[in-house]
Amino acid sequence: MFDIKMTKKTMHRFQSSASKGSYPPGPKVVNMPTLDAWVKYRDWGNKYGDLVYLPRWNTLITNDAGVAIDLLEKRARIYSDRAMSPIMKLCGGENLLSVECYSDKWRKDRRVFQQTFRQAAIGQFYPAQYNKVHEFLRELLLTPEDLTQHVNGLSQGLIPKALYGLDIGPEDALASKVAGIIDTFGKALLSGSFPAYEWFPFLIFMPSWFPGCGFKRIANECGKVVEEIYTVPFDLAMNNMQNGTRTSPIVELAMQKPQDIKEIKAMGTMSFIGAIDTTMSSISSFILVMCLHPNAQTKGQEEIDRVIGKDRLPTFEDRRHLPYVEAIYREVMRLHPPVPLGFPHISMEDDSYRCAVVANIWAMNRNPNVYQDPDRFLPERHLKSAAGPFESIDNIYAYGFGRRVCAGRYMADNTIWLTVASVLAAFTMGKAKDGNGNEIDIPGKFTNHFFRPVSFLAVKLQRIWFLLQSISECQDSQPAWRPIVGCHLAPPFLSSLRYCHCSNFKGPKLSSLGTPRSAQAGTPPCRRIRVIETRFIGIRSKSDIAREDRQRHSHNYHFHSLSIHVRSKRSTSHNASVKFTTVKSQFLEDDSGSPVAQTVEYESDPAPALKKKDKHQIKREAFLQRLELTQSPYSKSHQRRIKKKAKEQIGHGLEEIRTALESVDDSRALSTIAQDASATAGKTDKSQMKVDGDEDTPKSVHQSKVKSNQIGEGKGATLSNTQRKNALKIERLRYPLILSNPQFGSNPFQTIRTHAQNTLIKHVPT
Ligand code: HEM
Repeated sequence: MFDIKMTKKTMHRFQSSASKGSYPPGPKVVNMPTLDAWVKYRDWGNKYGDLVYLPRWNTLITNDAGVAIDLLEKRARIYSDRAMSPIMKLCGGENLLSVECYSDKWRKDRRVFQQTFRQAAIGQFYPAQYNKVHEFLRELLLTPEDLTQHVNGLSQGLIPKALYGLDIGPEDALASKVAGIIDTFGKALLSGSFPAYEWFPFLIFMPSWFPGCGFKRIANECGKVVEEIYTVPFDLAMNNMQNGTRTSPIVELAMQKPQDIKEIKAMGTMSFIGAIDTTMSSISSFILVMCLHPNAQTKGQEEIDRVIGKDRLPTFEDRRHLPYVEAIYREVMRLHPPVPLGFPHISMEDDSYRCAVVANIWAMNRNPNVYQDPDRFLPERHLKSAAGPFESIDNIYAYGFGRRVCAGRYMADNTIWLTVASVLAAFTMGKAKDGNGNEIDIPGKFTNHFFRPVSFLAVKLQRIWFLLQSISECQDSQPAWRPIVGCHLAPPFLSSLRYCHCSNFKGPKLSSLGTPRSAQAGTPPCRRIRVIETRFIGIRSKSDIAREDRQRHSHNYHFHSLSIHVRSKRSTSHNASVKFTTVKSQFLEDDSGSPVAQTVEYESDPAPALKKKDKHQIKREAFLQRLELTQSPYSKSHQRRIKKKAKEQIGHGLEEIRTALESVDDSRALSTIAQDASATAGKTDKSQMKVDGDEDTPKSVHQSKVKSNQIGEGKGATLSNTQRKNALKIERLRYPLILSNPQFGSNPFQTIRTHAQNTLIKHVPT
């Protein structure tokens, strides 16, 4: 009903304006607002109505979801283009789906993107998502003061891990370069960000040193980084596959569809860039909101405790059973959409206007006609809504509209939800306290372009701090930590914490990493110590540490946290009293990055471990097998065609005759093999093994004397499926005979060569 009304309303506005040859009203602004533009746009909306037109910029702004749906979804055929500005081109936008013009190229790119990131396919990313989110928890536990860095690590590392199978951290040059260019993209999308160019477009042709042309240098650098993302991670993933280290979804896709290689690489580039700021923004906003709304946080934690208990972290299977956690996630996305103005949609043909349409998602989600108390954080509103908290994620509007709706939304949705649920399960967040015990205010400011809290300096993870504090006390006063924390805390975890805060510890303390402000604030009241969950944060094994060390040795932060682990091994002052082997293994990963186990069983004795060399061998064999399976010479559709053709050729009724003939052939072949084998076994002379070989046989004779146990007739005549199966069957029978041949022991290669000469029909080019 609402939609129909809106359609009529919007149409009326458009038609009446068009017939008058006029536009909806709007301010005649010369300079576009670049700071908190979404707030300004809403103010204009309040003044001028649902549609605000800016003539100087030929841009239509809407603050109303109904109008946006009318235009961008119901008339998506018209409003789905993007403006590829010369600046965007310099930035490398031509290969980025999100800014590409609506064209055949876009359609192809989007198709490939959707095949990988569609709802039904995103299960393939679960292991990487668990892996990265749990890693985030571990890092947060060790150095909570580096919260922003850990959020960066998660958002920058997820796509490389999930799509390319690469471990890239925020310290990695490529990751930091990508993070650096996002702002440039944000600016290039927002009108008014490059005023010199917008006023004098001819500046695009001037060299970058020309006064006012600084934007060109920035855009060029951005373009170079995009080019790097296009090639570098893909090449690395390919190398990994070729040298047998690991395979990845993008490489497998490229092998299946070599004809789509450009689109596949573009998909990788787009997702790499598209995921970083949006993920970071959502998670930062969530943490900020939790610090500001402790009641909602407690309710979320209580729900998790009630529904899934305290002995494991949440998984995707739990999602449907956690309505309040879902409501928290949705409320965060409603109040703080990471892309508050979406990306402008451009009309492709004269509808009523030909202009850019900007959907102010931020204002839509705070529409007082839709949401009561729109600026308040109230997760309960989603529980009360008619559709319930689990309605389609498209209803949050945070992911945009119509044909250009976010193509990575299902994966993004999963990542953010998992982070929200896991953080709630493991930590309590709150404002830090200063030296006098007063809470430090959190600046509620958000950055421009992409929406995220400006600074987290004041935010501390109280729950962790409580935990550290109590462990520290426990270690000072009593040798046994168990009675005090009252739970089965994993010893490795304890040992790592001890280094942070135990006052009698003689090694490095957290102060060497920078003292957290909360450390100065004395012992906070211990309202909620849920140490029981922290064991699930796990700890890295020695080999993990060594591997990460190799990968990240250049980075200070990681160096610090790793050195803590390494030194803890040398210490004798706090030996672990109990072994919980599987706690440790829970967060270990195999070479493909999948967590080894998700449930925890406590065992004292580990299962007998394979040697590293054997493990490598097993993995390599499995990998090669997988590779063989995926390396079909034909595409799937081609295989289907061949199969269909073979069926047609055989024809109805002839099938039985053909099978009978083949079985005669088979039995003849088997007897020939046995004869061959017995003859060959009795002879030692190499030349005698060539008795059926092609080399001594004239070509013409060869062709007429094709033996029934020989395979193939050259490229000209391919085998049918059944023929191929039969040939393989025969080969399987031959195999032990070849191995038992006395020649094989002395010269295996020559024996195999001779066998091949005897059995494969030599292809004679005509
Ligand atoms: C919380 C996370 C995210 C949010 C809020 C978000 C939001 C958006 C928005 C608002 C748009 C513009 C839609 C429009 O024009 O109407 C968009 C486009 C897009 N997003 Fe996302 N995004 C997120 C994460 C991701 C991730 C992780 C990926 C990749 C894996 C991704 C890939 C894309 C692509 C490819 C487009 C362009 C679609 C097109 O123009 O055809 N996004 N996103």
